Amino acid sequence: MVNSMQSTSAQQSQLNSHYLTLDNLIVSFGETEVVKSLSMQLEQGEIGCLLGFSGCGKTTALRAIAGLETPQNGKVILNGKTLTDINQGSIKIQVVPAKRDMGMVFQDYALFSHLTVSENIGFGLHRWNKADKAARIKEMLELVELSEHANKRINQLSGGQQQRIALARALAPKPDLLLLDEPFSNLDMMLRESLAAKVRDILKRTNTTAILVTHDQHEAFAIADKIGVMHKGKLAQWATPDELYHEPNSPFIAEFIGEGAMIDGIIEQGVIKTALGDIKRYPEPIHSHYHEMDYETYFAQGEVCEYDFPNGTKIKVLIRPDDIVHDDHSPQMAMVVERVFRGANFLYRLRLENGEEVLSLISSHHDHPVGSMIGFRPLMAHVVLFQGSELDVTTWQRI
Ligand SMILES: Nc1ncnc2c1ncn2[C@@H]1O[C@H](COP(=O)(O)OP(=O)(O)OP(=O)(O)O)[C@@H](O)[C@H]1O
Repeated sequence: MVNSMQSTSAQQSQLNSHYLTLDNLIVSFGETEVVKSLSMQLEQGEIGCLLGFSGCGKTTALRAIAGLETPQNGKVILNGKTLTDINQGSIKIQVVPAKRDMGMVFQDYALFSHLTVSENIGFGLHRWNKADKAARIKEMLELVELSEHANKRINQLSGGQQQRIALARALAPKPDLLLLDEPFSNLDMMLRESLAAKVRDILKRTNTTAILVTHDQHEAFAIADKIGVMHKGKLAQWATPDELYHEPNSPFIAEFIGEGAMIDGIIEQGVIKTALGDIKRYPEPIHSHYHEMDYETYFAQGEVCEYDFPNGTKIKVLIRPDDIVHDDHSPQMAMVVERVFRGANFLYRLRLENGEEVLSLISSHHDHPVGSMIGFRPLMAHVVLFQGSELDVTTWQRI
């Protein structure tokens, strides 16, 4: 009895040790479970993102965090306060949305068109005294760089400016958590990327903890410290952008995030034999010294450890475009099959000797026509393997 009480309080203090914890959140509409056992944590000042195809349950998850949906199960703990505690339909705690100290920015901004910019920003500050309210509005206008528009009506502003006003209004009451639901989807592509970077900068400067929902991975990568890829209601992986790209935990994530190609390999004597040559496994680099060294120096050290697969295991290896480096002096050659202009770079599709194809990102100073042979070297800092025979059934093997 004592033991089980001890373990319960240990579990509770574990949940409380993060700034935001979602624990086993389940949201259903009728018989359909739309959010399935969602668990994740964020620390204060971190920006999280739920990323996924339309209909995967991201907005529903966000609404459950805001208290706008009542989950069937799970906990939401923010800044030491339990906001939701529901055990299989039995509600212990469900704090109403207005008492959650959260700000929200929606897709359509939901600004009040009959109010001025300043009045919109001050809308949530009704309990503040007049002087503090005016000072906070001024501060927010400066933060989003729209001070000169303070007295304008909302419809006199561009879409991007309206988006920043919506952000200023949500940040003004100093929320414990900011929720952003597809905040850039009404803007054109160019504006989206620059605004995403600006919003990240504003959130970081104000040490705001935030969760963004989007279907756009460029947006997710531009803003978030941690990204949760949702697939059919489940969190498929919760990781930093770098980990998602270089260490996807399933073929689904590998395909969903970024670009790449899978090539065949077979384990022999602890290394993977592929059409790119032998791929060796290097020890995890110690962060600081790894950054001081370029890839080549690091790989030239030659410390190799073996893959934990028996000889003969068939493997698929994920090759990213930045793993294949163009080098005119390399003896390894491939044929250019296709190339796409990306401004600073070309994305080349290269055919290897055995017919397999890989992608390579090459500076657009190098102009190699389709059909020509070019030299390259594989330089992989992270090798992602999926056991070949089981690839189609979403099993994978991490090194
Ligand atoms: N109030 C509701 N009643 C019944 N079903 C709902 C309700 N809200 C959402 N759903 C369903 O739940 C599923 C997930 O919806 P949700 O809006 O969370 O997905 P999403 O990933 O945010 O997609 P989108 O990007 O298109 O908004 C969808 O199949 C949707 O039709």
